[in-house]
Parts: sequence; C-alpha cells; structure tokens
Amino acid sequence: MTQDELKQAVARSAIDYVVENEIIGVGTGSTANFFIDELAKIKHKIKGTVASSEATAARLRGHGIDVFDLNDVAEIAVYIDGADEIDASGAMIKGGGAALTREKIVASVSKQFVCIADGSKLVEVMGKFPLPVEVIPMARASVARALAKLGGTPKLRLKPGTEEAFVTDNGGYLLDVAGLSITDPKALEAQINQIVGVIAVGLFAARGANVCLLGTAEGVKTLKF
Ligand SMILES: O=C(CO)[C@H](O)[C@H](O)COP(=O)(O)O
Repeated sequence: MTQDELKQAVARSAIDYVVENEIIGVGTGSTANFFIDELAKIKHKIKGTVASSEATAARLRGHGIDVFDLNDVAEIAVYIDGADEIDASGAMIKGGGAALTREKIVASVSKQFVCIADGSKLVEVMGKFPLPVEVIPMARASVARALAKLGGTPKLRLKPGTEEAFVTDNGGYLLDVAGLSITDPKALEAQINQIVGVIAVGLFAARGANVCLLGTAEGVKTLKF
C-alpha cells in the first residue's frame, strides 16, 4: 500500500469518532484533507466544524461544510488531525504543515484528540523530524539562539523556491529545529513555551492524543493513551 492509501484508510476509520450533532475540530495536512473528504459524505450528521488553518477552512467550505469561528463555539466534541511524529505516550510533533498554533488551540478545547497517521509516524524517540516553533518575526534570532542552547539547530522556514521567510496564517515565522532527541516531551514543551517570542511549539505533550489510528500494511491499528 502507498503512504497515501494508508492515510486514506485512517481517514475513513476516523469517521467512527465523529460525534453526531456536535462541532468537530479539523486539522491540517494531507491526512486531514483525506478526512475532510470523508467527512463531506456525512456532513448532514454534524453541527459544523472549527478549522485549524485557512487551507482547511477553504477545503471544508468547498465541500459545503459549515466552519465556525472558535470564539462562537463553547465546546468541541473531538479534534481529528495528523502528526509528523507520535510516540508511545501519545505525544506528537506537529507543524510540518505550518498550522501548529491553531492546531494547538483547537486541540486544547476539544474533549478528545484523535490522531490519524500512517505507520511511519510512530517512533520510539521523537526529534528526527525537525521540531517546528512559531515565533514573532522580530524575535526570530533571539529565539533561535535560545533553541540552540537547548541543543537544537534551528532553521528559518522559507517560502518554497525563495529566500523569503514563510509567513503563517497568524503572521508568525517558523523555526524548524533539527538535532533534538526528545526523551521528555512534556519538559521540553514547557521549556520552549518559556522562551520570550515563542508563539507556540509543535510539541503536543501536555495535551497529547487520546487515540491514534495508525495505518499499516496489516490494517488500521488503534492505540489508546
Ligand atoms: O501538523 C500538521 C500540520 O501543521 C500535520 O498534521 C502534519 O504535518 C502531518 O501532515 P500529513 O498528514 O500531510 O503527513
């Protein structure tokens, strides 16, 4: 099976976690996109959605699915999103798709976090995938120095094919931090959150996944945390 077929399989399985007549939080990325396409088939059964990025909102609306502003929503039943890495405790690295801050906000107000990922995303120790950190543009260099002190090698994310900084939906810059071996995700998340100028770190440990649907050649495996 191709990686896309594995992603499609978990996206289909995630439909079982959609709560009828409720608001659903929707993530960002290729796996989340497959989920949106599946959600469209049962859109009449949900109250609507909250999106974690402009791209996700556009895709949801393109399918005729209602997208609410988070400020108008008191509670989200379930948040469904992909990950760049996930460990055996349900902690994740996210933000490869640049939406980590809004993803973290939507996840924080959701009763359940269902992670959907192909099997390659499950790792023993996270850090091979460079950890994305969203920063206020004027603090780019100072935050990079602080991240280097933690043992990482931060690199400013650029707009593809240019020398210009990539700008997030929130007007932030992204530092992708290579070379970390994340043995204590909660401690590192707390440490990075303390750096002045950081908007959010793509380490989801304090609020990790409750369930991970993992696409493998043997079928979709369900991990519960
Ligand atoms: O965190 C994310 C976006 O900010 C994505 O969930 C993550 O990058 C995984 O993406 P994909 O489903 O395309 O592999």
